Amino acid sequence: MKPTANSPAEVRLNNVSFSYGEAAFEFDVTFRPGRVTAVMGPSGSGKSTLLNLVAGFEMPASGRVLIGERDVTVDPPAARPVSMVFQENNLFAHLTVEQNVGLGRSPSLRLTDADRTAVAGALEHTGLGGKGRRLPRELSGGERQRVALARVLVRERPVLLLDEPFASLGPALREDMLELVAAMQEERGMTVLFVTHQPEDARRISHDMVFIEGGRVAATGAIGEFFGGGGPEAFRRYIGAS
Ligand SMILES: Nc1ncnc2c1ncn2[C@@H]1O[C@H](COP(=O)(O)OP(=O)(O)OP(=O)(O)O)[C@@H](O)[C@H]1O
Repeated sequence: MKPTANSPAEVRLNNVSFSYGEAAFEFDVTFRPGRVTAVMGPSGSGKSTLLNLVAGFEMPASGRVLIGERDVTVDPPAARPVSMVFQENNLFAHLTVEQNVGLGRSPSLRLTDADRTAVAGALEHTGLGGKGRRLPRELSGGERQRVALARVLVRERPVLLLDEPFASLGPALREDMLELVAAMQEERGMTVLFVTHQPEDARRISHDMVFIEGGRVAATGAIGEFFGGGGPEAFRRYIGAS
């Protein structure tokens, strides 16, 4: 599979402030290019909000969002060099697997021969060969997430946002999916922001950690520092280690 045309891109939230009514967020953080960063923190701390600000589903009240050299602060989601996979509802129920993946190339599904070849390749790559004509309801939960990852492959964007994508899968399946993400990331050099509540998942594929608490980044560092017993107190409390 050919590498993405995009080189690894840094993701930066520069003094970003945002609020949902009473809930206020202040993010000033850099995600290193071509690395997987686990984004962890208590429920309601702002992890999904951070991803939504990067994806463009929410706009900062002040501050800037930068991806690579580009200031994307006011760009709509479709114009950002980003793919996103959620816990569920990543697929259109009335479209086949092939069409769902094809949307990564063309929102109107006007696909060239090259696009169709890319879709077929991505389906093979994600273990979905032969299932292209099925509808999402004819797949298992794990297969549906594979379809979402196949779409990421054909989109070829340098940044991948994962918001608890495997939370509803069993441990063995989760392990398979993590392996797939790690392989994709290595192959494409994507910058991955990985929201998870599972310490072992974070540890399995992440290089760095951004720990969020109360709408702010409470700590950052290499993943080993967090799990080596020397992590910040708030993080140890969160994972129940102290
Ligand atoms: N669309 C919204 N409208 C109003 N408030 C919201 C909205 N989305 C999130 N919030 C609030 O913002 C805060 C942060 O939510 P967010 O989803 O970012 O947390 P999270 O860290 O991802 O949590 P979890 O681990 O439970 O998914 C919460 O208090 C939440 O209730």
